Amino acid sequence: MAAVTLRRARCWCPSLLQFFRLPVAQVHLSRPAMRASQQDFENAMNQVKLLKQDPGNQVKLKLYALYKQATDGPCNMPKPGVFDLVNKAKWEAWNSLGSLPKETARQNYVDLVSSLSPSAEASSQGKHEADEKAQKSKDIVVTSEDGITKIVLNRPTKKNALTFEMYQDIILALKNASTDNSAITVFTGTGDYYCSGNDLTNFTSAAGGMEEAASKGAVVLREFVNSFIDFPKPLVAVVNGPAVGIAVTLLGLFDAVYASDKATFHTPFSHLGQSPEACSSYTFPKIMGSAKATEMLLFGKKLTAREAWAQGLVSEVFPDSTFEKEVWTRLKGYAKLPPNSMRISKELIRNNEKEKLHAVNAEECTTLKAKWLSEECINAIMNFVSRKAKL
Ligand SMILES: CCCCC/C=C/CC(=O)SCCNC(=O)CCNC(=O)[C@H](O)C(C)(C)COP(=O)(O)OP(=O)(O)OC[C@H]1O[C@@H](n2cnc3c(N)ncnc32)[C@H](O)[C@@H]1OP(=O)(O)O
Repeated sequence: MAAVTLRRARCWCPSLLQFFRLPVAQVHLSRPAMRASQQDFENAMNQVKLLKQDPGNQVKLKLYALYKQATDGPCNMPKPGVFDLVNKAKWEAWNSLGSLPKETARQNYVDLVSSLSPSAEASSQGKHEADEKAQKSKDIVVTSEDGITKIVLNRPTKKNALTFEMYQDIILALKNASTDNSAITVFTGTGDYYCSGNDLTNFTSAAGGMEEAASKGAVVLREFVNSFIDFPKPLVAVVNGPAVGIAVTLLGLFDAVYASDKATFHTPFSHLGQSPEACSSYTFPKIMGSAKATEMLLFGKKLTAREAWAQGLVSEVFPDSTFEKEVWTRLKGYAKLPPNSMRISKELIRNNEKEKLHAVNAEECTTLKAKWLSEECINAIMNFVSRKAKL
């Protein structure tokens, strides 16, 4: 439990202070924070005082809400009256965070402050470098425009297969997107493929051999999938072409999936001596029923876009010739909807099964770690690498 002592800031960043009269917290935790340390949090609070530019009311509201959630927990104050505009806006921002855990709110606060000014990042230099890396990564391109943060898989010569580095970059990109100014976040791919799944050379090219790659893979995969389970904003997949393996299973954790009619959906886990991941052992039977999920996850049946739509995995299919235009026009419209309302609705839906999803993810990663070291899997990967087999 956190013991919290509050005192009023005396005189810093007048505009922020006047707007919110933000309290400066001296928080003493008796157990370590999950992600951002207490020191990171305190440094971030100090950095807010040093901001040279007013970040605007929306950001200030977000800072206030995250601060209150991180220190006091979920909003339990009575809603201010309709004419008390400032306090009502603050209450609504705090209340919109629902039951977000204190540790997550603290992390989001630190991330948000980090994003506000370069000088604000001195406290978590390592994290700052990592964020910069995510932005600069050539295989993952992140842009933000029209209320949409776009995460593009950009390795077309390898059909956008996911390297270890790309998994890490996506984790960071999602972390940043969760607190940026965008309303929705979208994944898509460059070139003819959406994504050919895990890069099969991840396991063969690891310096420490298969054993080390399997251990590392299980840790990275668990964190990667967790970042999808916990992502707070609407998450949309724009599936521009074929999707394979983890690029398909992850779709069960997206809020909407739009597909070109050229897209296909293929999960050849048995062919590869592997087992399902990204919570698909739970989400797929729930979405399409166990008989259809079995055909995909056990027998590796490849679905066309229309079949995937009929099974409920895809929200809508578009002709390839008009796909990009139609989908982006629609998404720009959605991005103008009130963002807090969308977040709360997502939270209501996701909270019903978040715990279950985390448990399924943990179990799937443990199972996969063992499968990656099995003869079946090693043979399948070697066959692909030595060009003896493709899907
Ligand atoms: C942190 C770890 C988490 C692990 C999570 C586990 C996830 C499980 C999965 O995702 S299982 C799915 C794995 N994916 C595959 O098995 C796909 C393998 N690829 C293929 O079968 C084919 O390449 C293809 C059907 C996707 C496309 O065939 P096509 O003939 O159109 O094109 P090429 O084969 O010539 O591909 C072009 C180059 O891209 C390389 N490549 C494609 N996919 C992958 C991949 N998944 N891993 C590594 N490399 C891939 C391919 O080798 C070609 O490279 P080259 O030009 O250098 O030869």
